[in-house]
This record gives sequence, structure tokens and C-alpha cells, in this order.
Amino acid sequence: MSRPFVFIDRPIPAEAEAYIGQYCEYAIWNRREKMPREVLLENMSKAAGLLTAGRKVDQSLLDVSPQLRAVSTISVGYNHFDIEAMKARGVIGTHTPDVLTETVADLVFGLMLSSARRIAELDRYVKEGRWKENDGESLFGVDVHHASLGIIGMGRIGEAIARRAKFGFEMDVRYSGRSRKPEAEERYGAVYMSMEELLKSSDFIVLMTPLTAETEKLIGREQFRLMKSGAIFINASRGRTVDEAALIEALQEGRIRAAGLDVFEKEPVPADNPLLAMPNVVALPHIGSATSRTRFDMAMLAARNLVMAVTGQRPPNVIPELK
Ligand SMILES: NC(=O)C1=CN([C@@H]2O[C@H](COP(=O)(O)OP(=O)(O)OC[C@H]3O[C@@H](n4cnc5c(N)ncnc54)[C@H](OP(=O)(O)O)[C@@H]3O)[C@@H](O)[C@H]2O)C=CC1
Ligand SMILES: O=CC(=O)O
Repeated sequence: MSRPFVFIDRPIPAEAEAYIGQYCEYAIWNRREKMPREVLLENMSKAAGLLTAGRKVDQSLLDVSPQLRAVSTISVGYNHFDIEAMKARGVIGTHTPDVLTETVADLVFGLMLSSARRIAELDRYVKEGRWKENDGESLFGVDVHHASLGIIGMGRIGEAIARRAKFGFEMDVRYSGRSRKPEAEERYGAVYMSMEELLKSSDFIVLMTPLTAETEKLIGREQFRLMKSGAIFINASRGRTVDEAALIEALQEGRIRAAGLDVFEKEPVPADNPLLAMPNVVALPHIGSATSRTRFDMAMLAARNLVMAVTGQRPPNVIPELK
């Protein structure tokens, strides 16, 4: 039987590439520069599978990919998939849940600690030689331990954050979302409440939902107005789950104390985005899952998902809407 042809649209670890090579013919775009569209078109015209991370899989891509049977993304989020278009064409979509959960939860805690104790801001302060003997209260922050934490989107990563909060920092955990999580309630004492109640009562608010039609701009002007004065807002979901103009306004007006952001409406974030000029904003370049170990595990899982899908087996990580 002939081996299926797959296209890998970015550099991946040698082990993942070798694994795919055991079962498939393949081509790989192995450079950091942007791939010319002709290269994509040439490969997609014959590809049964695509391994990517973040490339839009929409009608226009499907139109130039007549053989396509499966797309495997090296990410847990799959908001770059046009689900309806894929469903209509019978294209399988897979993602990489679980392997990155703990790593992303670590980063979220880093953002919480850095925002509360002003770690990134004060690092610059010391390195710029501004540290003086009588700085006193001007360098004070707020406590993370024993504070209240509201998690919006108590899924895999949300629960890993709740565990750290409960057992590491004795925080008072509450959550909102479209379904109850009895295990999280039992294990972490997490209290289920409406988003409104959560926003009004939490010292820290962490947004961890996927980006969907329902969650786009889930947090906007009205939600920032509901937050406690002095609240700290963390977003590691997707930039578009937040109305960024409303976030900027809330920070400029001093409505909230600080924000820790791993994601932005436009990525890479433009240098003139007002958020970048604010000392009380910790800004990261979408690195939630970016440790060597975790990125390796994600690539291997995505490679296995792809191979299974194009060789007629059912991969374990088909995205829920396409199951
Ligand atoms: N910054 C980064 O580098 C990373 C960001 N992410 C982002 O984090 C997201 C979550 O990942 P993960 O925890 O694995 O996913 P899960 O699917 O396990 O969790 C998502 C949670 O969000 C909830 N949710 C979905 N829609 C809504 C809604 N409309 N209102 C409130 N809650 C909602 C889900 O509810 P229910 O249980 O009812 O389905 C679920 O509990 C990813 O989709 C991705 O966008 C992920 C990894 C790295
Ligand atoms: O943002 C990263 C992901 O895995 O989703």
C-alpha cells in the first residue's frame, strides 16, 4: 500500500520528524522565515495530512487541499480551525491536550506572582540603577497567599491552577463557567458562582477559556467595572477573549491594580500597544507551554495524532466538535 503524503509547515524536533517518516512520505518547511504561499499550495495540493501550529484551516485552505484527510495542530487551542468547513469536508482535526497543562499552570502562577509582587517591574528598577536606600513603601506589592482567586474556564489548565492555589498558597478558589466541576469543588474547595459574583469578589481573576464565538470579548468594559478595585487580571487564554481597549482603559483609570498577559489581540503585539508602556502590566510573548520538555511532548503527540489519522486509525485527540 502506498504511504500517505503529509506536509509539516514548520520546524519540529528531529524525533517527531523521524516518527512521521516511518509511516508517511513527507515534506517539511524547516526554516524560521515565513513560508512562501507557492510552497504551501504545491504541498497542500497532494497532502493527506497537515502538521501545523496556528495556521488557519479555513475554506480557502481546504479548497487547495483536495486530498486532505487530517490536520494536527501542536497546541491544545484550535480556534484557528474552521470547524464547520472541516466537518463539511470530513477533515479530522486533532490537538494536544494534557501534555501542556502543568506547564501552562506554572506560567499563570508566574504571572500572578509577578503582577502582585511587581517582579518584572522591580527587576528593571534594580538593573537600571534606580534602587535607593529609602525606597520604602513605593516598592510594596500585595499578597498572593490567602487571597481569593476567580478562575473563568475551569478546564484542564484551570484545575491545575486551582491545585497550585489551594495547596501551594492556601487561596480561596472560586470559578465560573458553563458547567459545574464537582471534583474541583471537592479537591480544591472551589466555589461555583456566576461570573458577575466572581468578578465582584476576587482579588485575582484568571481567564482560561478557549476562544470561541461565545468567549470572544467575554471580558469587556462592563466586566472590568464589576471587578474589585485593586484586582489583578491574568489572561493566558487567547487575546481575543478580552476587549483589549477596555483592559487598557481599566488600567489607565486605575480600576484594576495590574494585569499579567501571555496573549494579545494581535500577536506579535505591536510595539506601540499602550499596554507595553504600563509598569503594572507583565507582558509575555505567548509562551504558556514553552518549555523544552513540554514543546517536545506536544510535537510527538501531534505527530502520533497525524500518523494515526492518515493511516486510517482513530487518533485519541480528535477535537471534541469533530468526534
Ligand atoms: N497561553 C498559552 O500558551 C496557552 C493557552 N491555552 C489556552 O487555554 C485554553 C484552555 O485549555 P484547556 O484548559 O486545556 O481546555 P479545557 O477545554 O480543558 O478547558 C476550557 C474550559 O473553559 C470552559 N469554557 C468553554 N466555553 C466557556 C464559556 N463560554 N464560558 C465559560 N467557560 C467556558 C470549558 O467549560 P466546559 O467544561 O463546560 O467545557 C472548560 O472548563 C485553550 O483553548 C487555549 O486557548 C492553552 C495552552 C497554552
Ligand atoms: O496557546 C497554546 C495552545 O496550546 O493552545
